[in-house]
Amino acid sequence: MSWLSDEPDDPYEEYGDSVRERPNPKANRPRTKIRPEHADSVDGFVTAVDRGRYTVVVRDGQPDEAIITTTRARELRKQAIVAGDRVDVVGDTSGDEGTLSRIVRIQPRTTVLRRSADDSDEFERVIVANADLMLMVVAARDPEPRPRLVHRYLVAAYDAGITPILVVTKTDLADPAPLLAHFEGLDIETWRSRSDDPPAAALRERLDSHVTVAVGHSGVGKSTLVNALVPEAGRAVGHVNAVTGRGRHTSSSTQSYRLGSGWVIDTPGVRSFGLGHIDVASILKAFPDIQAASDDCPRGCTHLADAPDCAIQEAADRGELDRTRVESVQGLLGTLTVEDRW
Ligand SMILES: Nc1nc2c(ncn2[C@@H]2O[C@H](COP(=O)(O)OP(=O)(O)OP(=O)(O)O)[C@@H](O)[C@H]2O)c(=O)[nH]1
Ligand SMILES: [Zn+2]
Repeated sequence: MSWLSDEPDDPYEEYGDSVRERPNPKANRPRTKIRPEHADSVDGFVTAVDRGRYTVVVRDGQPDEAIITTTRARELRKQAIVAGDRVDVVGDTSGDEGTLSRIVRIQPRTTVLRRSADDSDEFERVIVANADLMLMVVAARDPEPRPRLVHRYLVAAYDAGITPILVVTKTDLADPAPLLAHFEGLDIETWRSRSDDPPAAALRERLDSHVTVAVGHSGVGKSTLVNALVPEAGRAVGHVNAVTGRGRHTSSSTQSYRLGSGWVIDTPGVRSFGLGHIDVASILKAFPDIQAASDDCPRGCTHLADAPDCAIQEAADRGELDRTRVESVQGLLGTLTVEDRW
């Protein structure tokens, strides 16, 4: 799990979100414990997490804006607080040295990007909250592109209701066309980038006012791209080993950077992106026409290319669904059943 250096400070933290989703037998009973009201709390945005300390921007954009380090209230100890969370903070939020403040509430999340440690792991970990865009960074070469890893990002994005954007970097080293061919039919917005001429201005405009989570395997040039987008980010740029083409893990913790009126949240290089918590239905949801066709599938149909009597496949055979698109979705679904190692 080296891709995420922010190990939870509480053994239950990483399970907090799955616990929340289990049926709660007490749900309809009145709460016995009254929580403090915290009427004096201020709204904040979590930019980084480090061993039980949360960096929070309060009064965002106002003259008395401050970046403060907070702890969390005891009652939140079983919940994961992640970059992108909007939180209520109490205490001295001036940001002056020696001041203390704590998070007393996590505001409802619009999206939750999750991963599990591997595909057989049902426990999931929240990576980022409230992102509405996912910047999937892949190198045209060096390291060699891994289309299946992109499929996994896509599955996680669709599951979370986050719009994926593909950025192919290092286009000075190789033609990105063969990589892009893997995603034909999925209607994914695609950008090309090279570090000597990155599409920084246009991409900044695209991401402005959004909360964007950037993901990518180590060494693909994600830090280089983030630095081009947000020059003050100062992300450490690593080296790709000439022999293996693998990057060293140089960016080791999740950080958020202001981009216009939005945020870019940079996660460390991904080694694994387990999807054990995702099911077929949540992927199909992202493809309404294909989902509609699946209504006629046999019960328990995997919708893979070799699935008997799959109605999706039959509709594609009749020309009612775009074949390339169906093949791409079959590829996505296949990532749920194939164990991959990176
Ligand atoms: N030729 C070329 N090299 C690039 C490009 N973008 C990044 N690089 C190089 O690729 C190497 C890795 O870049 P990083 O930006 O550190 O990659 P990263 O994805 O952030 O990697 P981690 O920090 O390990 O997660 C560095 O040596 C960069 O100079 C590009 O567009 N073209
Ligand atoms: Zn089917």
